[in-house]
Amino acid sequence: MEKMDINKFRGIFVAMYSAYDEEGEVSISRVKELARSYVHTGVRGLYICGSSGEGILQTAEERKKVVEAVMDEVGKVLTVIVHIGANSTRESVELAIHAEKNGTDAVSAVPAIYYRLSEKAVETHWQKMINASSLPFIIYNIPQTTGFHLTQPLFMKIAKQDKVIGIKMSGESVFELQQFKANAGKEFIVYNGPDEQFLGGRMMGADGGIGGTYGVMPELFCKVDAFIMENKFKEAQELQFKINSIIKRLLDYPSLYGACKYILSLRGIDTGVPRLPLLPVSPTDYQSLTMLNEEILKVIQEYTNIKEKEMMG
Ligand SMILES: CC(=O)N[C@H](C=O)[C@@H](O)[C@H](O)[C@H](O)CO
Ligand SMILES: CC(=O)C(=O)O
Repeated sequence: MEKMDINKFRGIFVAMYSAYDEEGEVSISRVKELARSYVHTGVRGLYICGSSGEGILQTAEERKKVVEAVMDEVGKVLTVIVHIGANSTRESVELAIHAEKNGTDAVSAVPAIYYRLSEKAVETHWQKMINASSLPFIIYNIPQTTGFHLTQPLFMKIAKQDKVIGIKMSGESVFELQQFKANAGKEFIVYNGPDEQFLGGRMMGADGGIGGTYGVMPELFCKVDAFIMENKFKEAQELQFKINSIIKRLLDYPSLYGACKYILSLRGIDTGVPRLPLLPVSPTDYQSLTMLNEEILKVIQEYTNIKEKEMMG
């Protein structure tokens, strides 16, 4: 297989949240509504069933339902990357096959969780998923939650395959991020993971970003990205700092996703609360989140206006 055209994988990808009904069951209509809400925000695509999507808190059947709903709703207009990481290789393989059947653009996975795994075990785990379908594969490296430190040698061994087109680097070292880029070459996509340092990651070689806070402010990350491409680094920095003061506050709540999902509900997009053990926000948080939402919308408004003004002249 030749290296494929990877342009549809560049840019900004919303790590989409879960969407449940009032009973906590995956809601097809809410998944669809949430996916659709990102279509006109400027993002390139969605990363579904990942950390933000609570994939590992859901059964394989539920994850498949999410994939089917997203593909049905936005599969033709957005690039859809499906996280298939699970505890067992067998389940991940099953999800890879399902993702391919449903026409998704790529699959991606963290190393298996819970067990302390050797490099050889993680390599085997990923390789089985890579072999399971003809879809492109994106490594998901997030050492702070999985406890697995991906070394450059193992990375290179996996990344040299044509099917492996990228890595989502959620570790915080931009030096390591840059090493992934340097070791894999130009035609390999490196995604910045930590939203707080999106600009830093991009400056050190990331081609795009996948993030858990993009879901409440996708326009802002698209705008930082646009500033970078126009060499407007001062503007990019100013906006990243505004984003960071928002993220800092989001991280103060019982769970990041609970806070983000509540903010979406204030905008008329109901996705329920996160699944336990991820905590929902409590009623005492509603007021401050209402204010935070208004501030986010104000910043989005401010930067969308800039865009309009630029277009007019
Ligand atoms: C550790 C973690 O979950 N990282 C996410 C993705 O890689 C980020 O998108 C964070 O959710 C975000 O940067 C907020 O800290
Ligand atoms: C947070 C993130 O990027 C994910 O959902 O995997």
